[in-house]
Parts: sequence; structure tokens; C-alpha cells
Amino acid sequence: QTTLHKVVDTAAAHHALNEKASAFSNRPAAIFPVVLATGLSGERNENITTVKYGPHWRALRCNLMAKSLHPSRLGSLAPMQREASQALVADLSGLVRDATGNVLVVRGHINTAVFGLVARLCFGDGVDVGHVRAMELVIQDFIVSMGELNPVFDGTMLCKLMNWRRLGRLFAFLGRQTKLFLPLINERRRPESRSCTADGGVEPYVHSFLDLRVPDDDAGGKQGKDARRELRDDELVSLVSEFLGAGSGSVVASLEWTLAHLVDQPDVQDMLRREIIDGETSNGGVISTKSLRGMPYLHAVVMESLRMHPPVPFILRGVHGEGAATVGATLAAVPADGLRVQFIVGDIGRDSKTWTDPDEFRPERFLAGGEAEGIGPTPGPKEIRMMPFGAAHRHCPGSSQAMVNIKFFLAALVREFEWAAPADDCSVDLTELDGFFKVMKKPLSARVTRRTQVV
Ligand code: HEM
Repeated sequence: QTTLHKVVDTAAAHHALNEKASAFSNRPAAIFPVVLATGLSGERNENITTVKYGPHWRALRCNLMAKSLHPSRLGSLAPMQREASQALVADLSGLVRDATGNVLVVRGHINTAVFGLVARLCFGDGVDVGHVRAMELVIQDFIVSMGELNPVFDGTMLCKLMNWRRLGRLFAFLGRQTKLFLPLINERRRPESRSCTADGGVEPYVHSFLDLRVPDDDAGGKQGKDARRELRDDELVSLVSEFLGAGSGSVVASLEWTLAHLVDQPDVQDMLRREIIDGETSNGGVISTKSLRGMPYLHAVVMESLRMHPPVPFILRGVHGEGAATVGATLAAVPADGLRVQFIVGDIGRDSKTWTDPDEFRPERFLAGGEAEGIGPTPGPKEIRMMPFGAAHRHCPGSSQAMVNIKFFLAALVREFEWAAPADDCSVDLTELDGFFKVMKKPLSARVTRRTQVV
């Protein structure tokens, strides 16, 4: 029987993830039903999230960082980010026709805009709109299914039998993903397609796989030790699915939570809007990665939202020996496949030993002189006070890009629209729902009013 241990405070998280980092560098293999969908030859279809810490993980993660997510590439993404946020503004503007605003449920609109951006980063330009929409829907369904299965799934035969219907649905989604992703991947294999970059010469993520070679664990013998191989089709599908899902669902959840707090606190919304307009004016009327860097209040608002509502509800590790002892488990209680340790990210961001009034949305705490001044999205090695992007070896490689994506969309939405409760006597319901992502249980419904004329 698999045992589960929960970590809910900052000190214990720091002790485990930073001080005993090597004991906490793997996720339990069995809980990811996605890798159970094996290829014809029976291999596991690993992606960066599921693969064991080691040379294979390093090859995949370095490839993603170097070719797609490196902070030095962020500036060149600005035209695409601007275009995606303008598309969202245009979409909402079409629905906001009354001078007193219209009540909208915005999650779906935000999802379409964010997904469109992430799909472009993944495949480059030229993918048919209908195909992008089909991919968006299959990823959404997949995330919902994973969320239903993840809390209960421990990989045991009993669990598989009890959840055969859910597993069946998940495998059907994997089949749909293969049908949608593989033709695009194959298209990008053609030499003439190599020039098909996205705006500003941004190389799509799929191009990076084509030259990548990972350690070949099946090549036996001495000379096989350093042998490398190409990625199989099933692995490519799994990596694309990871990129599209991680890059869209988490950003959408964070944007919705942030807007909810801005509806709840119009004074915060006003301050934020003033900063955005000033920043834009001093940058010649456009938002750029550079102008975003000069907006400390925007940064503070996003950080406060991530502290209170981290889109990934818990991070997971599978530990043996030293790792189990670190969280106080007796070795006798550790099952053969390891103890599952869940770090409850929301509780850690609201630990009252670390935060003053942790349940209050107060962006000011992240400004100069505030209690959280200097705290970044990913914790350094000295302490953990919040960890929306995880910590240590397996922390999220997409944190910088995600922060910029969130800021681009949020800046456009706050500049162009006023966000208010649907009616005067109505408050925002901030109840959380933990699935694969932590989302608002009741999707945000807001009265949205155009602030400027539609051009
Ligand atoms: C608001 C946006 C995002 C949030 C809150 C988020 C959060 C997280 C968290 C909590 C983890 C687990 C970290 C750990 O176990 O220590 C993670 C892992 C990961 N994330 Fe993100 N993420 C976001 C955006 C992205 C983006 C944009 C990408 C890439 C396109 C991405 C790719 C990944 C990958 C590949 C991993 C696995 C890393 C590994 O195991 O080495 N994420 N993310």
C-alpha cells in the first residue's frame, strides 16, 4: 500500500527540497498515468515531468531551456505576446457593447488566446485555426481527466481496476492528441519547413526535438553506455502535450485569479491601471518586455496572486531512505516503490509563521520595504517562503516565460477594460477547486466595460 505524506509549511519544505535536494529529485513514476500509455515496443513515453532525474531528464530539460525558454529569448517573443493579448482584447470588445458594460464569463476567452500563443511557440506559424482549436479542446479535456485521476491514482492494480473508466477516457485523449500533433510534427521534419519560424524568427519548440538525441538506456554493453538515440513518435507527442498543457492551463488559472482580486479590490485595479498607462506612455505607447520590467506594481499583483492561488495545487516527490526520514516517516512505513510526499503549495504560500495576514490580497507586500521585497517566483537555496513554480532541481523551467505571458495579458486587459462585480450587491466567490490545476470553483463572471474607444 502506498503511503502519502503532506508538507504544509515553509520551513519543512525548505529542509526537504533545498537541504536534501538530491533525495527529493524524483516524482513517483506510477502516479502519471500518461506514461502508462506505452509505445508498440512497450517503452514508457517519458516527458520532462515524468522522467527520472538523470542524463535523460537533463537532455530533455536542457533542450527546452536552451531552445525555447531561456530568459535571453524572452525579448524576441514580445511581438507574439502583444498580438495574442490584442486578439483577446478584440475578442472581448466584440462582446462588450453596452456603455455600462456587459457581464461575461471570461475563462474560455482567455484560454483560447493563451493557447493560441503557446501553440505558436510550439509549432510556429501557419497552423490552421481549426486545428489549433481542436488541440485546445483535447488539452482541456486531458487536463480535466488528469485532475480527476491524479489525487486517487497510485499505480496499483487495485487502483487501475477501480478507475478503469477514467483511465480509458485518458487513453482516448492520448489517441486524439497523437492524431492532432503527429501530422504537425512530421510536417516540421521536412527540410523546407525548417524555415517556418514564428514571428521575429522565433524557432518553434518542435524544431528543437528533431536534432535532439537522448541516452539510449537499451543499448547494452560498455560501448552502449554513451549511446544516444532519436526520440520516438510517442515521446514527441508526450513532450508536445506537456508543453501545451503546462504553458496554457497554469497561465489561464493565474490570470483568472488575478482578475477576480481586481474585481474585488477596485483600488488595486486603479493603481495597477495607472502604472500600466504611465509605463506604456514612457515606452512610446506600446507594452514591451522592457516596459513590463519597469512596472513593480504589476509584478507585485501577479506575485500576490501566485502566492495565494498557486495554479499547481501540490508538487509531488517519490522518496526512499533519507528522503523519507527527512519528512519523519519511519523506514518501515515506506513502501517498495517509495513514499509519496506532497508539498501543498497553497498552504506554504499562506503559512502564518512566514506571512502577515496571509489570507489578505496585499500586493504592496512585494514592493520595496514590504515583507516580501526581493522574493522571486522561484525560491533560492536559502529559504522558501512561497513556491508557485516549485523548488530545487525540478522547479518549473517555464517560470520566466509564464511571468511575462501573464503580465502581457493582464496589462492589456486592465488597460482596455474596467472589471467589476456583475451587480452592486454581488461579491466574488473565491472558492478554490483543486484539479490538475487550482481553478476558481465558480468561473469568474464580471461586468466588463470598455475604457477606450474601439479602433
Ligand atoms: C503560471 C504558470 C506556471 C506555473 C504556476 C507552473 C508551475 C509548475 C510547478 C509547480 C512545477 C513542479 C515543480 C516542482 O516539482 O518543483 C512545474 C514543472 C514544470 N513546468 Fe511549469 N508552471 C507554469 C508554466 C510553465 C510553462 C510556460 C512551461 C513551458 C512551456 C512549463 C513547463 C514545466 C515543465 C516541463 C515542468 C517539469 C520540470 C521538471 O520536472 O524538470 N511550466 N511547473
